[in-house]
Amino acid sequence: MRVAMLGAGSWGTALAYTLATKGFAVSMWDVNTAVLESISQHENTRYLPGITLPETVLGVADLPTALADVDLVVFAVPSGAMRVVAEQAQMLIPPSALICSVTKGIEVATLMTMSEVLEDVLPAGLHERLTFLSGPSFAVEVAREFPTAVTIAGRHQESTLGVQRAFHTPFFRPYASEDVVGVEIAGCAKNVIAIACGASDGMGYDANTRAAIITRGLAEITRLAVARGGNPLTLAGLSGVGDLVLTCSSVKSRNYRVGFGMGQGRHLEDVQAELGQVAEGVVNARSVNALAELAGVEMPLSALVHAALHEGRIINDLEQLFADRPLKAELE
Ligand SMILES: NC(=O)C1=CN([C@@H]2O[C@H](COP(=O)(O)OP(=O)(O)OC[C@H]3O[C@@H](n4cnc5c(N)ncnc54)[C@H](O)[C@@H]3O)[C@@H](O)[C@H]2O)C=CC1
Ligand SMILES: O=C(CO)COP(=O)(O)O
Repeated sequence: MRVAMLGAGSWGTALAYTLATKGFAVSMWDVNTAVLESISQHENTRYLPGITLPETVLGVADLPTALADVDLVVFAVPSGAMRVVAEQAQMLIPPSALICSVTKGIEVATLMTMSEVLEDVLPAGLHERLTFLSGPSFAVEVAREFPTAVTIAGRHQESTLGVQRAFHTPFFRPYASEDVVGVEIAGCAKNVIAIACGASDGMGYDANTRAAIITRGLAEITRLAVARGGNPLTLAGLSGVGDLVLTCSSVKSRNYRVGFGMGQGRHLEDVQAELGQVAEGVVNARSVNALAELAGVEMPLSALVHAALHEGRIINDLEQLFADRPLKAELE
C-alpha cells in the first residue's frame, strides 16, 4: 500500500511509523521542509525525537509527488490548517484512494467539523471515501508500540473497514464506528476539558477534583454531541471517555500542560511557546463555546476555559463552578 501523510508533526509521524511497520511506503508532506529532510534521515528530530523511522518513510516536499498513485491519504495537520491543505490536495488525490482525517478540532471561523470542512472542499466523488480516526493515543506511545486502541468513524462502511484494516497492527487496534459527528465532537471537546484538569492540578488540587472535572466534562461533551446528532454511547467509547481520561490525567498531553501552566499563574503565550507544538484546546475552546451557545447547550467548564484563555478571566475561577453554581440533579 502507498500512503500520503499530510502533516509531519508528532501525530503524522507516529502514524507513518505504524503504517510503515506493515511494509507500506509512506510519503510525508508538510510546510516545514526542515522536518521533511530530518524524516528522510529516518528521524523526526523536531516532533518525535528518539524514534527511528523505517526506510519506507520519506519526507516529500512536493505535494503532487507525495499524492501520486497513493491508496490512502491521511490528513494529520492541526484543525486550523485543514481547509488550506485540503484545497491544495483536492485535485491531486487519486479517485480510488481512501482518506482519513486524524485531526481533532472544529474550524473556528465556520464552526465546521473536519468532516464538514473536507466535504466542503473535496470533490463530491471523494466524500464516500472519508473516514475519521480519534481516541486515546499519545503519538510517542504509538511510536513506541505501546498497545493502543482507537475509533475510526465513517459514513460508508466499505471505506471505514478499508481504513480500519490499513491501520491495524499487532499494537494498534482500530474499532469501526458510523457516528462521525459523535467521534468528532468528542475528540475536539475533550481537549478543552483537559485544559481545565491541568489547571486544577496546577492550582494544587488532586484526584477528587480531577475526577469531578472529567465526569462533569463528559456530561457536557455528551450534551453537545447529542444536540448535534451524535450517539450518546459513542461518548462511553474510546473517542469519548477513553480519550478524555487519557488527556485529562497525563503530563504527556499538551492541552493538560497548557492548563497546568495557567493554573500556576503563568501566561498562556509563555506556556504555548515552551510547548512548541499544537494544543488544539486553545483555539477549539472558541469553537466548542460557540457551538454550545448555538445549540443552547450548557457547558460551564468549557465556557470557563474559553473565558480564561480568550477573555482575560482567571482560570482559578474554576473553584466558583463548585461553590456558586445552583445545585442540580446529576442526570439533568
Ligand atoms: N500528537 C498526538 O499525540 C496526537 C495528535 N492528534 C491531533 O493531530 C493533529 C495534528 O497534531 P500534531 O501532529 O500533534 O501537531 P504538531 O504540533 O506536532 O505538528 C503539526 C504539524 O502540522 C504542520 N502544519 C501546520 N500548518 C500546516 C500547513 N498549513 N500545511 C502543512 N502542514 C502544516 C506543522 O508544520 C507540523 O509539522 C491535531 O489535531 C491533534 O489534536 C490526535 C491524536 C494524538
Ligand atoms: O489527542 C491526544 C491523545 O489522544 C493528544 O492530546 P494532546 O494534544 O493534549 O497532547
